[in-house]
Amino acid sequence: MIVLLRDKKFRFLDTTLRDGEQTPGVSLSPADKVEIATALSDIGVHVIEAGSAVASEGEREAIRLIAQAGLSAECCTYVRALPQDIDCAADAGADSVHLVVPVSDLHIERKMQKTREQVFSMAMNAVEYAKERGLIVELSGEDASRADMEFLRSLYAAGIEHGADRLCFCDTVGVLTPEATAEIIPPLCLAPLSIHCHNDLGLALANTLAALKAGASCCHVTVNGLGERAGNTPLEEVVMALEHLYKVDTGIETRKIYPLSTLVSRLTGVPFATNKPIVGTMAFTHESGIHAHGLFRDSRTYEPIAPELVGRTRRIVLGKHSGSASVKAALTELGYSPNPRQLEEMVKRIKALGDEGRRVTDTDVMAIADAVMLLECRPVISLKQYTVVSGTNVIPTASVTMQVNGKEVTGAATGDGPVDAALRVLQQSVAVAGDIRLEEYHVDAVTGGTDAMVEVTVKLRKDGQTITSRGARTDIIQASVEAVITGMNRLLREYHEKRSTNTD
Ligand SMILES: CC(=O)SCCNC(=O)CCNC(=O)[C@H](O)C(C)(C)COP(=O)(O)OP(=O)(O)OC[C@H]1O[C@@H](n2cnc3c(N)ncnc32)[C@H](O)[C@@H]1OP(=O)(O)O
Ligand SMILES: CC(=O)C(=O)O
Repeated sequence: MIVLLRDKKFRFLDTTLRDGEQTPGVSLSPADKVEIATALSDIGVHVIEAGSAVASEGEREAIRLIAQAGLSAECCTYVRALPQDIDCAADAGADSVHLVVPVSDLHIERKMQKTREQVFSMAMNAVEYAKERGLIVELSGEDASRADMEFLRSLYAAGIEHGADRLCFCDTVGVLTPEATAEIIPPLCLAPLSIHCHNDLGLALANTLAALKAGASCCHVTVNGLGERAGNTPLEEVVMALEHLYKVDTGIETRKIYPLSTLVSRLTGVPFATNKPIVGTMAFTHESGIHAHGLFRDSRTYEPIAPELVGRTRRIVLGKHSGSASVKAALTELGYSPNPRQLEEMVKRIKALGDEGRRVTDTDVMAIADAVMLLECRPVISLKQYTVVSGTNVIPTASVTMQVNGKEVTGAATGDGPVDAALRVLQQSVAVAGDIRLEEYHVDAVTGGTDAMVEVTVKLRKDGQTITSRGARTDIIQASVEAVITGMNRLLREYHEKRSTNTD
């Protein structure tokens, strides 16, 4: 397979803005769509399926704006085999249409309540009309994997005669297997052929790769695998599989994958599973001591690809599976230099926290380190209380009382939301001790559900020094406050030894 794929050039049609947006509950504004389309074009996808022009005025506006945005990617829209859909696409200024024709008898007879001949004729009329309207035509068989392959081949052949530029094979309900794909695809490559897979049985990536091997030259993908039901083939997975396993130069700027993925997650409101390949929070996070130890020596031991290749960084977290190598690395990052016996004791205490079912945060590690090393930390800041008010018809407001350098400071601030207000009041209140800037703020839901444990990561800067700090709680405001106060104390703290640090 490596030999067969290596020298090929594949095209990517990204349908995040069409099939991805068909994810129940997802609705993107025209401005959101333009932002995502720009990022998709920047990363190097060849075609952007920007929506279904017939669906709504907002869709047409989005397609108009994307078509006029001067992007290098082609702007495509989904159309049915109907003149009104084609008019909407052409009037919105799309370059091309993904012209979809149901081809299985199930879809033709039960859904369309038509005959094969009627659908065939609708398809040919639609191809001709789309060409008359100046559009590039990708003629697509819907539910192709359950169709009569002779009928599908004759429809494709006639479509090309009527002017279709490209073809597409849709595994609409995700029932292909890689073996079936290998047999079905070669006779259908009568023109450049795209493969459009769904992930109902978790085979979208495997089937897409099998189709590319069998002769398809383009794959339909979505960012984070968004799409109807279980979604479509994820862009990030097929790109990295082609690049890393099959040594294909996809032309996609892989370092932009993670920023694109988080942009799409933020604008669609669909989080991805923490263990999702490539972009999930845990994809480059390690806790097990044996893994962390191996990674410190050579990251290839436990990572198939370097996180930087997809725009990410590696994280080592501490817990009951940690060993001394990872605890020592975390302590060094936090500014501690324990001797071997102190380190051993700290590993024991960290494991004990893990055994209690706790997530070990920076605050926990610092408290353990201070206790074991007999250091008395004079935290510059200690929180006495905070209150946050938020709701409808209320400007989110936070107030705080804390000790800063031994003096009580009380403050209040408003913000764009409760977290923003809380972080603003902390920054204002600590100003007497130093100018600390919040450079980055990131939230991960560590578990699912409304009672999810959230982990907040912040990057803070003071006088050219930057540190990263984390807080983990079920309450997002508490996790944010914890992360910021821990980080501020690390930037401002003064330690002095209670007794000798050498307990040997
Ligand atoms: C597998 C896929 O992802 S297919 C794409 C799915 N995308 C969408 O549905 C886009 C959003 N959809 C919409 O906004 C609306 O459904 C519209 C505007 C397209 C159509 O709305 P309505 O005219 O009210 O029709 P409705 O949605 O109830 O039914 C769909 C109609 O399209 C027909 N149709 C479905 N697919 C096709 C096709 N490829 N070519 C021609 N007609 C089709 C159906 O037979 C049905 O028409 P009928 O009632 O005359 O049999
Ligand atoms: C057209 C399409 O999205 C499908 O058949 O899955």
